[in-house]
Amino acid sequence: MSDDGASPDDGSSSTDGATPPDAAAEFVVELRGVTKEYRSASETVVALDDVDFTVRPGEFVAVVGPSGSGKSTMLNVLGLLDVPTRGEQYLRGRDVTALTDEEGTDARKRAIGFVFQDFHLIPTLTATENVELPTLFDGHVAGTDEDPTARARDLLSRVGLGDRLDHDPTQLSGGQKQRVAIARALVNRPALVLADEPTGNLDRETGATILEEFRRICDDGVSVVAVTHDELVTRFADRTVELVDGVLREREAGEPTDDVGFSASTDGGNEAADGESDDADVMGGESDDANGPAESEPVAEDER
Ligand SMILES: Nc1ncnc2c1ncn2[C@@H]1O[C@H](COP(=O)(O)OP(=O)(O)OP(=O)(O)O)[C@@H](O)[C@H]1O
Repeated sequence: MSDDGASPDDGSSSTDGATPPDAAAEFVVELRGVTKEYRSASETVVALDDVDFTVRPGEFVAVVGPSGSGKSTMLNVLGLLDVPTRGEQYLRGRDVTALTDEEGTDARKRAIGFVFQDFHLIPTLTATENVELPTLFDGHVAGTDEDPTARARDLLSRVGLGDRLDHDPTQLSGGQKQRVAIARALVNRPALVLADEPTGNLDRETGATILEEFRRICDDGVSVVAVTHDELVTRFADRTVELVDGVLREREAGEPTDDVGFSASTDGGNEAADGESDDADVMGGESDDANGPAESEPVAEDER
């Protein structure tokens, strides 16, 4: 694992009284018997039902399931944006089940990055400024005294955008915007990247290049959990779990995929190849075909 890819710190040095994290924790995240209910006057919806879930360092896990099965709820719980009704939750060995809002925000900032379907870039900021955004409040990379601008530029170069540092998002293709979003997710050196339909607005080939980027992130020891309707994501993931009515189960290798709400294709974008080739070591490590999709279709040249 390179020094640059990940040096996760989830606030272990904080004196907030929470259980201290174990630096050698077996799991980046762990849900134990997590149930999430949404209660209103007329009904109670069980969005997550006694879910056990673990992710190891450097693992890429796809979460699939029909609409309304609890995928977004699970991502929100994993991202410390929502709290379980019952059960326990650990982040790098630290019990984060009952953090205060402030503690949760701090832990999230230090340990978790987010990637969204529609990129969530600020159109009036350059690519570099967008990547720096999560550091703005503190003025430095979380848990370090590292200069955010230097870190942002380095990350953008690593995802193949070294020649787009000062471009606005409007000057970037969909795939390039998602690369900026990935760089932004990594700026605070997270242990975990949570992705919500990361290929949802991209055509298949561009989506594949983004998934290759996730694989490189994982090669550097960062874990990725991607919620998706896109069957392609499961081909790049180390394993796939499936939610049905809030109940989670592991999908066996080779299991049919046509009953879990997959979209037929991800044809939303209109990416054009610009002829640049993929970097072999974008995230500071060697590209590792052994970790790539065992059965994926040929991936066209990167659209960058
Ligand atoms: N804030 C809320 N209040 C009440 N019910 C909610 C709330 N958020 C989600 N739900 C319900 O919880 C269940 C799970 O929703 P969730 O959004 O997690 O599913 P999903 O698998 O992400 O769906 P989709 O694929 O359509 O985005 C659904 O029945 C939904 O209606």
